[in-house]
Amino acid sequence: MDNLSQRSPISATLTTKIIAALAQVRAQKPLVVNITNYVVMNNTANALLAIGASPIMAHSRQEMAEMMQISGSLVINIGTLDSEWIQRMLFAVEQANANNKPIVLDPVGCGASVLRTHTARTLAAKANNLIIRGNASEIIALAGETSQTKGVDALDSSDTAFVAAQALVAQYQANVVISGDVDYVVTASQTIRLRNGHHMMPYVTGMGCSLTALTGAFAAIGETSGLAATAIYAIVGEIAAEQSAGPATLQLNIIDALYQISAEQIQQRLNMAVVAS
Ligand SMILES: Nc1ncnc2c1ncn2[C@@H]1O[C@H](COP(=O)(O)OP(=O)(O)O)[C@@H](O)[C@H]1O
Ligand SMILES: Cc1ncsc1CCOP(=O)(O)O
Ligand SMILES: [Mg+2]
Repeated sequence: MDNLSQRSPISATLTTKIIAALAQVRAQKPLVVNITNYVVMNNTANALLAIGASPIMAHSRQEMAEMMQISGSLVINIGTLDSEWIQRMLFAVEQANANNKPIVLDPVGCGASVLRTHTARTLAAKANNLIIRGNASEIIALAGETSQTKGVDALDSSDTAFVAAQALVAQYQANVVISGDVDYVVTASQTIRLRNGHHMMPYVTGMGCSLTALTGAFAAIGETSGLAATAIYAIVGEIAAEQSAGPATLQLNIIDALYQISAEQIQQRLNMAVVAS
């Protein structure tokens, strides 16, 4: 366990970077363009606002070229995809590439249907500057291994998705976040394990989608590893859950905790280890 008193020099440096990234998001308020699913639009917009970013949910081809000129990043979430939305997502990725904007992909339900798996892979292959954030079952399925998904929720543990995440890093030159009981941030140079969060979080829909959107906020200020968003969101979930009687209050308390999260809370709660470099 990596607590405050025993933090290694490398963990201390990463902690400082996470805190600095949060300050930068709050100062810069980057615009994050989201093509996301019908279930979570309101919640993810509120999560982005609470951390200090500026969200817009936009999906029309007619405005996407303009959006990608002014945005800091593009978030693509395939949660309620259909043939029309897929074309819009592909076009948005083209526009993000043309403007050198980072793209965060949430392969919601990857593995649950051929449509989801194929679409997620097509989008990943097209994106130049890519971060993939998914739960363990989605990451395993995206990499072409056999996952145990039954829909949007994971049935695999984060540890079992680790090799798949490394394969995705190599295949798409992407950074990959596996979320779950334990979170992993996997890049070409480093793998970081985070043991924060709360077991009540999977009882609220859209928890992963909010993490993906926040990853977009941090990518917009240049933190493209996925680490700052993953660490901060899990700590926020932990703090919020301690004040919540159940999933309904947790959903609301997470927005408040995102707004209030401080450098001191990050220092005190971050449970992080570099497991490979
Ligand atoms: N069992 C758990 N214990 C602690 N935190 C969890 C647990 N499951 C999920 N989380 C947290 O919930 C957030 C969303 O992750 P996850 O549930 O894996 O995404 P998704 O909603 O896409 O399936 C992450 O911050 C993760 O750390
Ligand atoms: C329930 C559901 N169905 C399609 S998208 C969606 C939301 C999934 O959100 P998350 O992956 O963050 O739990
Ligand atoms: Mg999800």
